[in-house]
Amino acid sequence: MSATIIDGKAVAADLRSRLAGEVESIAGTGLTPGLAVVLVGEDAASQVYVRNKAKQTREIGMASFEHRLSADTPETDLLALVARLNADDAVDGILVQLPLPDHIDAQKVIAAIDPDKDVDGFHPVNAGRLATGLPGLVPCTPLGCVMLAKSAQADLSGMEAVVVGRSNIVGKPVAQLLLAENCTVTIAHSRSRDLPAICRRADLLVAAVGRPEMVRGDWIRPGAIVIDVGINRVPNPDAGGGKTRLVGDVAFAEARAVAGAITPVPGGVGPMTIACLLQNTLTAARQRRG
Ligand SMILES: Nc1nc(=O)c2c([nH]1)NC[C@@H]1CN(c3ccc(C(=O)N[C@@H](CCC(=O)O)C(=O)O)cc3)C=[N+]21
Repeated sequence: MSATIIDGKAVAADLRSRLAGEVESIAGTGLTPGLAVVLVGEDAASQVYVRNKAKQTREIGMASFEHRLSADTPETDLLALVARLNADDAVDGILVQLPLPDHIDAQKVIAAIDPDKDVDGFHPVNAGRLATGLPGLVPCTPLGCVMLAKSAQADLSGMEAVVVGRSNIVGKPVAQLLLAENCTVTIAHSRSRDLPAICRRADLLVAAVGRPEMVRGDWIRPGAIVIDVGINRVPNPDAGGGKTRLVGDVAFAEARAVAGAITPVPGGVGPMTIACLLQNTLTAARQRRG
């Protein structure tokens, strides 16, 4: 038996077209949601994401503002830009691309963003809202993970969910969302005793560790839903010439033979992250402007 492949690209395209419709319907009221993306430095992969975000933002009818700062930008300059974006009425969402250069305190920058414009959902106020069940902005990748899981099985209630990874960006918030979906949630990590055995308990397994192909086929419960958050660039000797390929945190071919449904990399969680960012921008625009 081979797992159903959960098509993140298609689910994301679906969400974007729904968002485009909503953006169009509120355009009549004179409101154009706006997303500001700030990139510090020249990291090649980051540039690609920023370009994709800007393109997709415009495609669904929202305004996109890009701010590219050099890698040696002082922290005070970045904080000043955030303050300007906080005060700018055309800006509904602010995303400061992570990671930031070492001389900048990322927590300080995140804390400086107006929580109601924090479309990444990384501000402590939004983390607190999520943990206590208050309405707020929810991190994009976790939101995408839950949507993809629900595209495989609409009702997650009562499921045994195991999240591997405890980051503030993915592991912790995805666990909160799954708890809100009435899953029984375990957060495991690199120090967990007998990680394979913990994973084998999962009806729903979310892998967000950032280690290429760490989760093996025999870690997976037959029929489980597997959501692979990892995006790891690894050497691809087959292609020769120093080429690379993308792999997830799950050994896909092995896992596919055991799971009931699985997200691929690329084409799984990644595209959903961007679509959810656009959704958050629309949410922020609605909430902020009534
Ligand atoms: N403040 C902040 N928020 C972020 O959400 C954020 C960030 N910083 N820093 C960088 C990471 C990375 N990230 C990705 C989004 C989409 C894909 C994506 O769509 N990936 C494609 C493949 C793209 C490729 O070929 O490289 C896919 O998985 O199919 C990947 C990575 C958002 N991030």
